[in-house]
Amino acid sequence: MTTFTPAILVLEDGRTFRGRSYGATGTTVAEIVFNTGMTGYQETLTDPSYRGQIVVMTAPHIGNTGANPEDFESGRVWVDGYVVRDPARQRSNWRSDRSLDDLLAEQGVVGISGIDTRALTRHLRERGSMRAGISTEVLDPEALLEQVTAAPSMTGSNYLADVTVDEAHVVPAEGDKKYTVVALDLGIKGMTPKLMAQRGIEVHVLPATSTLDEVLELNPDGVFMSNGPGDPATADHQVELVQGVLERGTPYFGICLGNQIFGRALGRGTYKLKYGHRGVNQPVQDRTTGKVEITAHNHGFAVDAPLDTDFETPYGPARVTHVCLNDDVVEGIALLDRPGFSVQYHPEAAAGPHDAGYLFDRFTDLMEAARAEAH
Ligand SMILES: NC(=O)CC[C@H](N)C(=O)O
Repeated sequence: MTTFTPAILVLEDGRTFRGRSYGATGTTVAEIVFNTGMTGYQETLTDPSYRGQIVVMTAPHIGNTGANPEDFESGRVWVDGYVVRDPARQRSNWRSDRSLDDLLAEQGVVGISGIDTRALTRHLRERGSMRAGISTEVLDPEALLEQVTAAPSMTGSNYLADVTVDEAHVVPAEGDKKYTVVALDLGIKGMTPKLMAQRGIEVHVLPATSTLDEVLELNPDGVFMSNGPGDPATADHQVELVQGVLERGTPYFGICLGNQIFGRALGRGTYKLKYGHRGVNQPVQDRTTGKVEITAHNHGFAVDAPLDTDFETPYGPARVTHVCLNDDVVEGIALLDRPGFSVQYHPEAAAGPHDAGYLFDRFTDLMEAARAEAH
């Protein structure tokens, strides 16, 4: 007879769910958020932007294709906890070398299964993201709640030191090298430099604490800042770095945290969304073309900028270029007279639809134009 290890999930507001241990045993406390992707659980788990978060999967059946090293977006699983309804009892895929349960256990990720993820998600949608704990050892909800309320909140958190590379490295261009880009690793996903390399970009991935001098030393055609975990309001060093880049007129492209940092560099604030956007089917309109694209998201914060008018910045006028059609959240901004733009969502689409791949071409177009102007 199979026996199960009991586990509990306790939310900051006291709501408690009982289930079974999934992955590692132990206790974890972090912000709880939900992801609506029906596919791509491995890419989600290995996205460094999820550092500091317990992720609830709304898709009821998780783990069907097991785990394989090829679908990792970084070197490890980063989520601080994992909540699923009904884990696959059997894995089925020729690339799979482990079950998802084994992968999570190996990586020390505490999870819980057998949870009514629909009720849990509705609760989080109504009350907003909050702190939560999962435990297989503290099974008294009151005792776990004490640990949950003692934990730091997501607002004001900075995890960049945990996720960034220790040493710079280069991802070579595929085919002829056309451009050099410095990509600041704030928790970069593997697909991002790959999509740049496919466009003839040699990508120099640098640690998050790199200085403007270290960036400029490489004489880049463009500077990129990646997605990453934590509260963008704490990324002061990176904001100053972007300001230095913009002053010199070097083309800039940012994704997600890199968008929030760009917004701050332009003088705008950021704020926390009630429950964020996490999934692979969010409708975003590119206002420069009017086209609607279906996109991958993972963000809990957003840039505060006006939708209806251009706004002034120290680098000339700027505009909101992309908007989420579900809730009018700013999903992209661009300078009008200088080469700089960014998006809040994930055009690298790992996992997710490829509708937004054109943004990497917009980046090469900017670098091409800047080069033509210099000659
Ligand atoms: N994926 C990201 O870059 C997320 C940025 C930021 N941590 C947020 O939650 O909004």
